Amino acid sequence: MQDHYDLIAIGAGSGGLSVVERAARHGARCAVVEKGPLGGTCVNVGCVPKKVMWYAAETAHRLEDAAGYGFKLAREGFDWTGLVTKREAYITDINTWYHTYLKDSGVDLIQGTARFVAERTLDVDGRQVTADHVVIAVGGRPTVPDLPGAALGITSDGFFALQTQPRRVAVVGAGYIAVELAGLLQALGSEVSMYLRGETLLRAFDAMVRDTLMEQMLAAGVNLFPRTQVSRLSAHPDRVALHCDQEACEGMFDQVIWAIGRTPVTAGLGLAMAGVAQDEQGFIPTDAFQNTNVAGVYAIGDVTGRAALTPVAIAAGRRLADRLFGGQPERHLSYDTIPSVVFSHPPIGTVGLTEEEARATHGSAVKVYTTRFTSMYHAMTDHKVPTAMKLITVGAREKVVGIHIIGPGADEMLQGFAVAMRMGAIKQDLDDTVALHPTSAEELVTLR
Ligand SMILES: Cc1cc2nc3c(=O)[nH]c(=O)nc-3n(C[C@H](O)[C@H](O)[C@H](O)COP(=O)(O)OP(=O)(O)OC[C@H]3O[C@@H](n4cnc5c(N)ncnc54)[C@H](O)[C@@H]3O)c2cc1C
Ligand SMILES: NC(=O)c1ccc[n+]([C@@H]2O[C@H](COP(=O)([O-])OP(=O)(O)OC[C@H]3O[C@@H](n4cnc5c(N)ncnc54)[C@H](O)[C@@H]3O)[C@@H](O)[C@H]2O)c1
Repeated sequence: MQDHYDLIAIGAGSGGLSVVERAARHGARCAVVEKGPLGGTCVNVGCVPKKVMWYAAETAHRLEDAAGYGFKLAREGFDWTGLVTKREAYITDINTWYHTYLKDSGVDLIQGTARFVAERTLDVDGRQVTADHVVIAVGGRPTVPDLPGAALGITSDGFFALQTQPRRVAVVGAGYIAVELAGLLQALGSEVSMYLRGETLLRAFDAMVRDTLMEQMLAAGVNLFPRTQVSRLSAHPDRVALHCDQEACEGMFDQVIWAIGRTPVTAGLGLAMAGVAQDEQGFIPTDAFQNTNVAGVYAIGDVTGRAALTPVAIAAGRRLADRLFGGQPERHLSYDTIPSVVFSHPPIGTVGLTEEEARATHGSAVKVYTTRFTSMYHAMTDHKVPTAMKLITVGAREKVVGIHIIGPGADEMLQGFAVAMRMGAIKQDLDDTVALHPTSAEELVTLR
């Protein structure tokens, strides 16, 4: 292996892998440094294992619904340990695949922990490597609060390490991870309590989505404790006690999960040696082209503190490689209009402005279309799950600036609508599109 490269990425997660693969495809000599398994957060302790557990939870719902379709099935015998074993084998296969992928792409994998010793010089466990371009793609780790007994709790990383199903669980937080883990645990039969600092789940989402989700989580049996500040955890035999600012919300749990955000993994990276600036939370600010304040040093993905999503890290990495080696000097990722899905029960798909944001920016030019219905699937089932949709338009042409969906299938429904919105769709374009019947998605092209 050589010691000087055209480009080195630090971190073989979603961002790092995408930038080296694309740069290598453009003919650049690349290496990626990784201290853990290939694939980073998404593959190992994020999207992938989470989605497997979400599918298990959806299967549990299907088993409950089966009677409505004439099947006599008992919902019993869920084998958490067996599922976790299969899930981890699947992840190991992905890790192995990535090794082949790097090899086939002609990218060198340097296993170890990187730290800057100068601007574009890295030390990896005693070996020095240099590059014309260094991309920082080190991601984040779950935040643990500075509270007495906090170490008695686990994070999403600890959740994915659980070999047996916890019976009583407290989830602290109200964001993506809190909602997803609480929802799937409840669906799989655990008894879940959620501790929210504020009034609502998913604070940044459209109110229609937030309210419908809260209502559905309550209906599923999740105990919600809004406006609650957890003060400490204490150990009891085989249990953890959660204490908070009001006696009424205290409880004993098998597991307490901290889901209160993520912290960039920049400690020990030697950023000061390279002169790379960080903000007060440790994130690395970049300009629109992923440049840091140091020439030839870039940052992509979660470490930049913007839209912490796998496809965002991938898109930023690929565009950066196209810019540096693909002869496309203006290519960069626009962080506007990024769609996202929350794998709650039911799932959420959202893109663009919330109604609140649209009204704040565009005032009376905003026109909003909403619908709420129960999908045909639930006509046959005892357990009913609502679907709610909102389309937000602006101006006389009714340009679509926001789409929000919560309900079965929302996760798979949104992608195509996000393409339309990115292309500048107006309400008339949706109206002129022939519906697919009978589906839930057709409601979005028949809104009145
Ligand atoms: C529970 C959970 C569920 C999620 N679900 C989704 C989802 O459904 N959809 C979605 O789009 N996003 C999801 N995300 C977010 C997604 O995982 C991240 O946005 C994505 O992984 C960010 O990629 P990245 O390349 O910036 O960082 P990471 O994937 O975190 O990769 C960083 C890599 O850098 C390595 N590293 C760090 N420091 C060093 C060093 N000094 N030397 C060498 N290597 C180093 C780390 O080991 C890691 O492998 C989820 C996240 C979590 C935690
Ligand atoms: N489906 C997906 O695409 C998906 C899934 C999981 C994670 N992610 C990404 O990962 C990121 C991190 O997820 P996350 O859920 O950890 O963060 P988040 O920013 O979505 O939510 C953090 C939550 O913790 C709360 N909080 C913060 N400090 C707190 C405290 N001291 N006490 C109580 N509550 C506190 C916040 O109010 C917020 O509700 C997300 O922002 C998202 O970009 C995406």
